[in-house]
Amino acid sequence: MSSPKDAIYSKPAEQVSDFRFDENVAEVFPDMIQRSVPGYSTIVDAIGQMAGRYAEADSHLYDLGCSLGAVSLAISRYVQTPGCKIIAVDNSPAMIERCERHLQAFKSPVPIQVLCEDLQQVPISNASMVVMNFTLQFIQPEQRGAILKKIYQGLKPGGVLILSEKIRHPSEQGNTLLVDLHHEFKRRNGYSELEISQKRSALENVMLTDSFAEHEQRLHQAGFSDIVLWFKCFNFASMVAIK
Ligand SMILES: C[S@@+](CC[C@H](N)C(=O)[O-])C[C@H]1O[C@@H](n2cnc3c(N)ncnc32)[C@H](O)[C@@H]1O
Ligand SMILES: O=C(O)C(=O)C[C@]1(C(=O)O)C=C[C@@H](O)C=C1
Repeated sequence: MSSPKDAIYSKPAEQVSDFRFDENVAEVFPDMIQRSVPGYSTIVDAIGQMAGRYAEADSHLYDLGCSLGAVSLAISRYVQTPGCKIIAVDNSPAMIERCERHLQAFKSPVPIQVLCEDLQQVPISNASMVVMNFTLQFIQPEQRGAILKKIYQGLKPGGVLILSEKIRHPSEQGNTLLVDLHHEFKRRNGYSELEISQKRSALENVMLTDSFAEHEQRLHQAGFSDIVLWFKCFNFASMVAIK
């Protein structure tokens, strides 16, 4: 997916407002996420590969917080199991409108149902895989446990949740190292100091990160038996939680 360049935070703002997945963000989103999340393409492609491995016949695969549908498309590239259906959910109308256009253009061999809804309202059933690729971090911390429990209950035995998140390292010095490495990654991708600091302020109240240990504990509490950290670069991680 090519997209216009993200310049949302390039001009000084008197007051930086909270980050929202609105029209402006949706318009530049492929460029923004590619230049902001280390390993994004690798993660998305590997999720597709894992879908090929875990998809069971006649089951559902969920892409919760699908944005423009990158994960759904990766899944559709790898799944050849008969009777599978992908259910892609996002509560941002700007994202969903573009997601539907993208998916129509790519003509997925696996049926994809696109829902503009709060993922907390969407029932999860008969699932062999559920993906939350950088989505849980935007949900209020006190609501995260209930979402994971609902996902666990909707998964088939042996089914998996793939959870990718920006994470916080528990010690201050360690966290500062990871944040600095991430900011250098952004600089090398063409973001200015102003863009980096304004985006950081915009995310401050809306993206509340947990440590890996907190994720692991919450996933165990939801019922998952095995949590595999399969990707980590700086303060970005992706886990597979197996039922
Ligand atoms: C960082 S983006 C996800 C990126 C996407 N999964 C990908 O791999 O390209 C987070 C998405 O989660 C969506 N989101 C946040 N809270 C949500 C909720 N409660 N229900 C549904 N979608 C939500 C946002 O609208 C946004 O599109
Ligand atoms: O931490 C940052 O600076 C980010 O830009 C991260 C992040 C994310 O992890 O989702 C935040 C918002 C955008 O959706 C793209 C990337």
